[in-house]
Amino acid sequence: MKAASEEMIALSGATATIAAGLGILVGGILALFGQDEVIRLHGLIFLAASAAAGFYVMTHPRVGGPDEQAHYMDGPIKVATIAAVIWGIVGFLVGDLIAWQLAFPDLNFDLPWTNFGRMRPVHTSAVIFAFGGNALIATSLYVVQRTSRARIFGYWLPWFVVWGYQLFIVLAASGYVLGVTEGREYAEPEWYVDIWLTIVWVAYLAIFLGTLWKRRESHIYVANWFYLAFIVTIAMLHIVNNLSIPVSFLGSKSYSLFSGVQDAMTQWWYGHNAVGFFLTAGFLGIMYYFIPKRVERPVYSYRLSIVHFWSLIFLYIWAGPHHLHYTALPDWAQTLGMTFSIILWMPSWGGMINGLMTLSGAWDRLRTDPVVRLLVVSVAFYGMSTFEGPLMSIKSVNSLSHYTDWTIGHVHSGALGWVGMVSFGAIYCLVPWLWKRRGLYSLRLVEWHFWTATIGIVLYITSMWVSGITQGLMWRAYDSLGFLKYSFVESVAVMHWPYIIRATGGLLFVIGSILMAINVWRTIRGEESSDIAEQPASAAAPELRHAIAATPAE
Ligand code: HEM
Ligand code: HEM
Ligand SMILES: [Cu+2]
Repeated sequence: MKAASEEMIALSGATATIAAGLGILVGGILALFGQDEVIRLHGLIFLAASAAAGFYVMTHPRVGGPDEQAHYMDGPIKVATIAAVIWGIVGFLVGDLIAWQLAFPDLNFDLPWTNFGRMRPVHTSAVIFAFGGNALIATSLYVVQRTSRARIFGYWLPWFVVWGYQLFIVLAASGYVLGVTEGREYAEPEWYVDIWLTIVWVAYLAIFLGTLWKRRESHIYVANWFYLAFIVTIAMLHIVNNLSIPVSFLGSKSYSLFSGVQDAMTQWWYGHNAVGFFLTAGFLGIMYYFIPKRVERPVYSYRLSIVHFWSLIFLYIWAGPHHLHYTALPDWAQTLGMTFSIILWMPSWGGMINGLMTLSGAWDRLRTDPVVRLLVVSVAFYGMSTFEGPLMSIKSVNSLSHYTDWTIGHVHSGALGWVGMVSFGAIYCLVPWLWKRRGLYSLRLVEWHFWTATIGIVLYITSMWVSGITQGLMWRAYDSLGFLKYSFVESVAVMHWPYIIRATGGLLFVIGSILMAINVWRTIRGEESSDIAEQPASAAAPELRHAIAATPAE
């Protein structure tokens, strides 16, 4: 048994070294022979990262040895958790920058690198993929180990997933700043960065499935189903949406395989399901583990969680056309998208009820534990945005809301309220567990984070409702002779104050996230304030407790 494991470690080290060598080769070729500056720079970054990885692997041959095998593998999870906190602040800051830019265009600084057009994808990728993605990688790898009672599959592979993903983020963001983009929303990176993400993602799928395969718990806890749906579907969406032909194998530019309305449909099949499976299914995995764990209650209804899962994944995949109402897309497809979106309201609210009702018998926690409050408010925002979404998918409503800030408000009630808050809650739970601390450095800081973030979100969403509906109404106002009543620029002028309010709300949200970073940092360093937040007993030793998975409510 021991010998076999030694062999596996040696094999894994050899494979990792060869992979790093290949990385150095590919990076070197791009750096030397690349046809444009950006791909040469990216080649250089790739080379440096591969060399660093190779060096580390060769100087640490004992990583993953038998003594480590007896424990869960938390190193890569720690890296992803810290990455989520850091990238979160970057992404929120850039979001707030572009928010101020919309109110004060001078803030574009008249430079190509800092203008709105380049900063916007930096924001969306940083918050969705860098902040959200790292939160999902960290929590999924934590949850799958604990609920399977198995160490993560692989020796170096989990490290590759986490660091390879950070490399993807650096390549993507630096590309946007330097003007390299495919122009596909939420999938802007060019072809070679897409290929890199595909490799990392397949490795992620492998370690997740491998861990489930090794599990010593016959039951697969529902959170893992949501994580698995997220990983598998994102792989499928990413590959199909990014099918493209590079102009040259040594240049950054490529063209999509699709064109016209097929291209639009592919993009929004991707974009919509990125919302459904990245921003929803994955974070539902967080909800189904961290809420029960934190309040020490079983999931309200295990049966409901199964219905929630299957209906959600079946319905989401069809709803993409609600992004293409009144376009060249055939009418029947638009109506199909609308219909599925409306039906989607039901499972979404089923899931919300399941999350909220898990607090039955523990409602007092809302008063005493701000981490629980973050988690519960996130579920409330999940309910709100999944009510608003079906409403906006109705064609007549969409004819008012589309192109306006109402959409932006909807996006951020989901993004700040649901994705942001549930991730904050999970990070506050994870940090003391991972670093084996008695509790969070300060509960009062969490309280402050909760209120700054909540007030920030409310300012953001309400200002966008006002400006969005105003825009929509101004654009469709006619005078008695049938002429448009307002010119476009008049509607822009009206947006000024809502934009200032939105950016102020964003600033509060940023401040909250900085408070979180301070709290996390001090917790990791082992500092304890007078109001240290002690973890519930079961959370302090989460290893072998399966009360949640093993005791469905019914
Ligand atoms: C401090 C917090 C944030 C601020 C101030 C902010 C601000 C902005 C602004 C100004 C835009 C551009 C709107 C436009 O083009 O009119 C935007 C777009 C977007 N943001 Fe944020 N954002 C924040 C946080 C987040 C978070 C946490 C997420 C996701 C988890 C997110 C996801 C998005 C998405 C998906 C878009 C594109 C929306 C669309 O195209 O319809 N944002 N954000
Ligand atoms: C039942 C659930 C939902 C439905 C039916 C739904 C429906 C919609 C509709 C109709 C639009 C406007 C399309 C347009 O006019 O262009 C939209 C936009 C959007 N929604 Fe949702 N939504 C739902 C939940 C969510 C959640 C929970 C989030 C975030 C976590 C979210 C994120 C977005 C984003 C990012 C966009 C903007 C896409 C873009 O134009 O760039 N949605 N959604
Ligand atoms: Cu959608």
